[in-house]
Amino acid sequence: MDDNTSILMSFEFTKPSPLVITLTFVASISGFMFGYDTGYISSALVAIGTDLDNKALTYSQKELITAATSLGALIGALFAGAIADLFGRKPVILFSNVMFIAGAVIQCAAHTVWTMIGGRFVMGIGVGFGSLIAPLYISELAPSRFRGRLVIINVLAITGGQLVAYGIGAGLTDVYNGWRILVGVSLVPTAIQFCLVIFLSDTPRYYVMKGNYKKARDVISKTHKGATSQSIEAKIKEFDRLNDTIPGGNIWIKSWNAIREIHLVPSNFRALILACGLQGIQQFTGWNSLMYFSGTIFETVGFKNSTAVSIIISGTNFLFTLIAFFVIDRVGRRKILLIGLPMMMLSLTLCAIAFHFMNITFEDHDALLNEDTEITGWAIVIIISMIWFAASYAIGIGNVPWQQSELFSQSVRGVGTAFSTTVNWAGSLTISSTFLTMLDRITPTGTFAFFAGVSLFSLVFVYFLYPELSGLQLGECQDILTNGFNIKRSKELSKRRKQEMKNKDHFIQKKEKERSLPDMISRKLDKIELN
Ligand SMILES: O[C@H]1[C@H](O)[C@@H](O)[C@H](O)[C@@H](O)[C@H]1O
Repeated sequence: MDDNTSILMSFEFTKPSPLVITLTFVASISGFMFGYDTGYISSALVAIGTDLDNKALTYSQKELITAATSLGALIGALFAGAIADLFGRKPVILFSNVMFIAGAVIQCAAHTVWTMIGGRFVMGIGVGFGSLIAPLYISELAPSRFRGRLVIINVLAITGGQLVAYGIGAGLTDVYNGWRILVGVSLVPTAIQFCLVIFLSDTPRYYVMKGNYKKARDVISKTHKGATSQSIEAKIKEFDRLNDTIPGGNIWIKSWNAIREIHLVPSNFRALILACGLQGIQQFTGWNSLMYFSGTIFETVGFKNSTAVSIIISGTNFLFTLIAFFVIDRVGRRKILLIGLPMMMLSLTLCAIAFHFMNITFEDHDALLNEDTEITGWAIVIIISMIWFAASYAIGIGNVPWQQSELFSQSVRGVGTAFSTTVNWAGSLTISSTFLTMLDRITPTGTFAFFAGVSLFSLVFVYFLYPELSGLQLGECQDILTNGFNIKRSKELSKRRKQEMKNKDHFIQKKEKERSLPDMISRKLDKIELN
């Protein structure tokens, strides 16, 4: 290890300062909004009744109301990256708040279906901006050793938001205009985030990008408590080295050049394949069909209290994201994916088999019908395999794709994450709007077998292409992709970095013990003297 790497290592070794933790939590409110806004819709659709246009919602209106947010998010995510590079990460968070607030107000006041769809779309733009910016902001601030975990705090906020939305939705089912309250509640976290973000700083990487070194130094010294001035300077130099900014006189030329660069520079293109591939896998393995339609499925297989079962499913998602939080940096991203994906495949296969033995049909291509009147053993198998699916999804593919920022070099990070986040929303939109049709056309067994097949394909993709990036500095992550996917080299480097961290840990603990020993002895001596 050369001197510079060793200085940078010591810099990355610093524990997240209270400021980094605060910034992470504030940014994660975007994750909470993402989860809450995608989560409340399943109960709101039931509770709306005849409140819009004085008529019950038709099946396709329900689909449009659900899909409007994903569509807005897809469009928002597409532009958020370029805007983040031009104007900063902080203004993007503030803009997403404005969209959340506008969208929620329009929905609360809606009396027609199209106003509701409009409100959902505006809110979706906020969700798209928030879903891109929160993980990017956090990963740019985090010391590499804790990057994985700090980014997962945002995913925890997403899954927590979904759980809270299910919970509040269940509580408000019978309340008059309860769905308006359900939407209105989302104004509270948004307003809190807006007020807090105004006072917070942008990321040092962004400041360096804009040539504002003084501000960058200032933020680093606060986010990396205990870092020496030498290591801060080394870090700024490193940011500068990675900061081969995209040429171009205006936003359009710059964005075009960034798009060219991400496709033409091999390491950037590999990063793009990985980031988009993982986001696609996350969506096309079918989790969100459960998020949006679990109530319908559980009702069909015979559970009277389907909302409670849905809460168990999203609770499992939250719980296993929490477990991922503890293991992602230690066990590594690649390993947890290689554990999670085969588990998903097995649970989906079991689900497909169980559906095969149930008498489920489609009535007029519009509603699922179960010819069994009692809850059968197969219904229990379905619920168990869905809980198992939720757990194996949440531990790996539910969160790893959100580590996407680490794959891209600084100059194309905004555009790269915009592409991959857009893939995420395109996948979510496709799955949520085709799931019921799939159940109808290829049967529930065919649908879940299809998702099992996608999981198998995903396993092959991850095994051959996804390197281990835990413990590596952001710059090293991009170096790994320079001349191939370098799985073997990444595993060795990750192992080495973790060992170095461990050694440093032991060294510091030893030093602390040595320092505290004389203190302890003198305290004991004082006591003896006093006695
Ligand atoms: O990481 C999140 C999380 O897994 C959510 O539960 C899911 O609904 C989202 O689509 C995904 O991006």
